[in-house]
Amino acid sequence: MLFTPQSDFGRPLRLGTRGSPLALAQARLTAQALIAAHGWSADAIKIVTVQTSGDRIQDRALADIGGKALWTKELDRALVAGETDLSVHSMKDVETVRHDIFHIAAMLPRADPRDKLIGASSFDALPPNPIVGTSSPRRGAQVKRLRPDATITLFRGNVATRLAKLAAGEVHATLLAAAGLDRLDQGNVGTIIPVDTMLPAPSQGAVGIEILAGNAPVIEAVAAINHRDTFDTVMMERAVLRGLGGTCHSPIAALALVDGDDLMLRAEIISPDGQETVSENLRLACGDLDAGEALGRALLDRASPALRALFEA
Ligand SMILES: NCc1[nH]cc(CCC(=O)O)c1CC(=O)O
Repeated sequence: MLFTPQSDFGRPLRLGTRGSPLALAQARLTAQALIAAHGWSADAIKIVTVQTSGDRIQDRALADIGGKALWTKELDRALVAGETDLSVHSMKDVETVRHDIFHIAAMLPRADPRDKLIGASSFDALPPNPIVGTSSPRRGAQVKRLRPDATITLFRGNVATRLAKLAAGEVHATLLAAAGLDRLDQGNVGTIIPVDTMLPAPSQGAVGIEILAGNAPVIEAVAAINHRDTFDTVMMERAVLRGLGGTCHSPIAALALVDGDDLMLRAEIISPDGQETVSENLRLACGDLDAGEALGRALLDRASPALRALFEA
């Protein structure tokens, strides 16, 4: 062969991504994986950056301005308009119920799903009445459970912005996903929080690739890089979310781990003041998403009316 095929499509595949440094790092990982799996040349994939409303609006909590769709809407539009062939997302930011024209074709190997505490070596080491910056209802509730004296303050922006706000002394501490820090080569920042202390968000640390459901050739090409265990565990965590009918207002944590042929699934919902936690632990068969949804519903059944109300639209 005198040439390397550029891609199997006679043209570069256009990969849509948000433009944040983390999103771009994840897009590059995806492009590299596809190129390696298929022996394509380096220019077989063209990265197309799309600004999302989530990137544009920085002064309000995501939950208050339209939820997770704000991370995907513009990328979805580009896919539908045929301007891109695939979208790369942090699975944590992808709505639980997607329109069926979109197909999650693959996930990359999951990074560390845990959260990190930045600004203090532990929750105990924080000063009295600490101010903790986060706009995640889950993290806020979990912090209040550990430190009822804490004040939670709205904290948005990309990883670098948040670290800058912390450095400027706006808060005593903040929380970030270890995955994002690792993928930005900032794995030295912060202290890992064990999952027993802070169960992560469903899908945290996972990168997924979405394609139009009708686009079989691209779906097939992308399926080649799917990481099976990540796909199975993240789909199970998303099933819990479906069962709960949660939104980004809802403090929900869930983590599934592969255990032989089964999954070990853990999930909890927490009241915003941290005073009420309802949790479940379950071993279940890998593809049994109905059992995952049932676990979500079981959590709600055991919750107080006030906590349950956070899950009603
Ligand atoms: N909501 C923002 C977001 N979406 C995905 C990540 C991190 C990477 C991941 O969890 O996959 C982050 C930042 C954070 O929570 O620290």
